Amino acid sequence: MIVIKYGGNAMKSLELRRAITQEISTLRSHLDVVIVHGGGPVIEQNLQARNITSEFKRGLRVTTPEIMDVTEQALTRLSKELSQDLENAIGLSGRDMELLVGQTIAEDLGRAGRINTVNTDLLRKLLGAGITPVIACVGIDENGEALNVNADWAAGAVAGALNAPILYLTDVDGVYTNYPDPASLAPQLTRADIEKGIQDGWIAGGMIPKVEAALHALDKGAPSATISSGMRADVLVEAVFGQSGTKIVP
Ligand SMILES: Nc1ncnc2c1ncn2[C@@H]1O[C@H](COP(=O)(O)OP(=O)(O)O)[C@@H](O)[C@H]1O
Ligand SMILES: CC(=O)N[C@@H](CCC(=O)OP(=O)(O)O)C(=O)O
Repeated sequence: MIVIKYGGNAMKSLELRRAITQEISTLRSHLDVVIVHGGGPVIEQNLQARNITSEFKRGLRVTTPEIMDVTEQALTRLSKELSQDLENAIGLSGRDMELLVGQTIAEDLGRAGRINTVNTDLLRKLLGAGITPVIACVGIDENGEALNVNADWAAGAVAGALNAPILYLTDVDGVYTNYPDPASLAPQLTRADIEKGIQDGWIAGGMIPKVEAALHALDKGAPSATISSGMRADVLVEAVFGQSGTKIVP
């Protein structure tokens, strides 16, 4: 089994999205796949269409109730579109059978949340029936209210709960020790390497929350986490089998 985090940057064009979903379909003949997706650019478009501006704090979108509504609509629609592209798949969110239950993070972040429990029984039943779960990164809290969960963290929580490896698809080939020199792509990094990278500054920007989410997935039970390119459909299968990207191990 593998959990694939599919993010907004790797679905900017419909052509790329279709190429990636095609590769994921091929992969399913080899192993079970669970997809957890974000969609930052799609959320942004939907907010702009309603003249709503939003800001990020500590890498997370400050999520007012109005922004939560728009985000949930945009992401649940996207999960249905992705499942439509994939076939034999079903688009879900945290609302379905308490799939992703968590809590808000801090008062100043509004409905931005994190996940505490994952309904793994539901995921295993679907996989057992040959259906690929496609999960939007929308959780619920104990009162059943929606939470906007960073997709890297949501995917990490799902992989941890399933004890499955996770593949993060992003807009770079992996983690570079001398970004952006392609020759410095690290095939493998340990937790200690990552901590050093953040401290020394060669892991920066959007890569920090991603590697932190990867380490969190390992803490929660994922055996490994790989960060690889979602901009080239041809490397997806290679990354799953450890032949491209950066593999993060405990
Ligand atoms: N050491 C590094 N190796 C690779 N990318 C890095 C590194 N440090 C910072 N980055 C940045 O992290 C970005 C990936 O994070 P982000 O843009 O948040 O991804 P996504 O939107 O796919 O979740 C890269 O595009 C790059 O600009
Ligand atoms: C709380 C928070 O920041 N949630 C994210 C959820 C989407 C996401 O993470 O999408 P990508 O993977 O495409 O970045 C947001 O609102 O943008």
